[in-house]
Amino acid sequence: MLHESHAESHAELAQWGAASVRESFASYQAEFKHITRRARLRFEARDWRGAQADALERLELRTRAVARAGSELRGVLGTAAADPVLREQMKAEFERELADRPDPELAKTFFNSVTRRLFGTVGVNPRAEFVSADVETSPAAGGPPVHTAYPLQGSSEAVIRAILAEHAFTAPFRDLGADARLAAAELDAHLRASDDPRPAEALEVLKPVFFRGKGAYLVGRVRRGASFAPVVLALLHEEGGVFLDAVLLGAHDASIVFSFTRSYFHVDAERPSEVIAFLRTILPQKPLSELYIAIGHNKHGKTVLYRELVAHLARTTDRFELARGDRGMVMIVFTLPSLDVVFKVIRDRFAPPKNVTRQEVMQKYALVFRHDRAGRLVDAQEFEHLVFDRSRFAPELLQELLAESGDTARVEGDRVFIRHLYAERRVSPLNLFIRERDEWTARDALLDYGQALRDLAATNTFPGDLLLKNFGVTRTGRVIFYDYDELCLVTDCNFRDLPAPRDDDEAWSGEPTFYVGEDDVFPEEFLAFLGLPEQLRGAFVAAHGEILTAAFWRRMQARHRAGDIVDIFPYREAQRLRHGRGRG
Ligand SMILES: Nc1ncnc2c1ncn2[C@@H]1O[C@H](COP(=O)(O)OP(=O)(O)OP(=O)(O)O)[C@@H](O)[C@H]1O
Repeated sequence: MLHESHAESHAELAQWGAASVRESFASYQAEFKHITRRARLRFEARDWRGAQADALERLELRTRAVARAGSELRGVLGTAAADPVLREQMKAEFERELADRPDPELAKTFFNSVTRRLFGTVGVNPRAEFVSADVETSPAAGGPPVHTAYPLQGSSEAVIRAILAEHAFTAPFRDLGADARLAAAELDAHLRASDDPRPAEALEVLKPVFFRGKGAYLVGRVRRGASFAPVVLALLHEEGGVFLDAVLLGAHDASIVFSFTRSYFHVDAERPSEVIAFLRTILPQKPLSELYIAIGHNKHGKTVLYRELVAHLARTTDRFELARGDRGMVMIVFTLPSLDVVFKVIRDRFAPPKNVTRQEVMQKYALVFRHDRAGRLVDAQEFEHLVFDRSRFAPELLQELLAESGDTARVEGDRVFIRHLYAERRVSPLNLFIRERDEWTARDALLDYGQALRDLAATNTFPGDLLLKNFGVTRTGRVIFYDYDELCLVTDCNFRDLPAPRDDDEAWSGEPTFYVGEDDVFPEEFLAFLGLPEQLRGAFVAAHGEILTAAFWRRMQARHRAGDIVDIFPYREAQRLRHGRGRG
């Protein structure tokens, strides 16, 4: 009897607990949407500072919401939180009431975040939290479609004009007719050049607009039978009105728009899973995790990444091993050869000259998370309490993990527990890339490395350590940065000219005879220190010589201090419809 009433009270507690998390999630989602919706107003008002503040506010929302939800749930459950049966009941209760939500997959991830923290879950407990089998892969049906189809019968110009008009803003278009004409010319040329003999039947465009920084993007596809190709219309708003800046066609260009090195879009979507399903048709090579992350559901994206990893491990047999390239002094970096993700575990101790602490390293990763990544900084997902099979680790990697990161990694029986790691996309380390590729490919990469430094400077980021080993080359051939422990704001550095040698100086001994402060940076020394291959040095200096002067960096500081917001767009100058005519 006693036993039964215990079960009953548990059932009731489970209901209350589930209801508490459900309400917390609903209010989190409402806030998320509220901020997301403001992106349109910011674009219309050209309020870029406001847009930046919104992006930050939205990024910070989650941690607070999960903490609040956790303390409320703790209040509801009290000491019963320790009971595993209650946890299982609560999961079932939570799931039961999800049917009427347009975003059940996000709700389940939220539930996991809150309960994992509260229960201190290590590894995964499928009875008390949602796992991949609980998550539907196709969006819930019902409601009007998330995109509009425009048949490509008459002229493409009329179609593009209709698309732009239908997505109009409260701010006027500067010259909608000219935009449509220029865009149609690009589209028609692209369609004519296609190998596909079937006629293009329609342009299908997502109803929600994708906002990021100073840009607004209409995301669509050309439909030919059952096959799709991406079409992205990039809009800007400058003085004089809104205009179409570029039409991005094909998988390569669209992929750069959705890159894992960009900040997250603000997309007002009722059912995120429908937007994701659409994106998958035009970016089939992008993992589902990255797509969720790209539209700002980064915690759900991270959960999906974990599931992708588990599924991948289940169908492969290769082992985790040290990543190619120079060893990090701060991180142990490992990868699975068959999966293009790297995992970074912080070492227990850093050899000199590194004088940062573990906490400072983590703060740098947190800074990158909040900062504009400008298409040049890899997005990293932070994981806690992972468990893997010991047999999947190469012995030398496991040995190094235990010897050098024993505070984070431990072995129990046939399992490896990792308390904390960052996961990020694997790219080709630039030092290896330049050494291994032909001279022209290497030269292009080196020039893009210079451009990466400029893009980072324009967005107030100084990488700290400019060595090529800290940069990588993506699938689309772009150079990006991944080593954050010395990264800082341009405005926090002191860029100095090298003092002219004094007459009484002894012959240069390698040590400066003038005072060097902790934040001092001498750009004139970069070249000597970078060790660029001899045959490429001239090309680099010709294209990017100004980066090697303190004056360049001080100019950047002045712009940032004046409040200039620079947006690095995900396409080249030559791709702009009116390129060569300057912006605005
Ligand atoms: N995203 C990535 N893709 C491929 N390889 C990577 C990636 N991130 C890191 N690596 C490899 O791991 C090495 C160490 O990584 P990272 O530079 O992040 O560590 P670190 O300990 O901070 O390095 P440092 O000692 O320069 O501060 C890199 O030089 C590179 O070879």
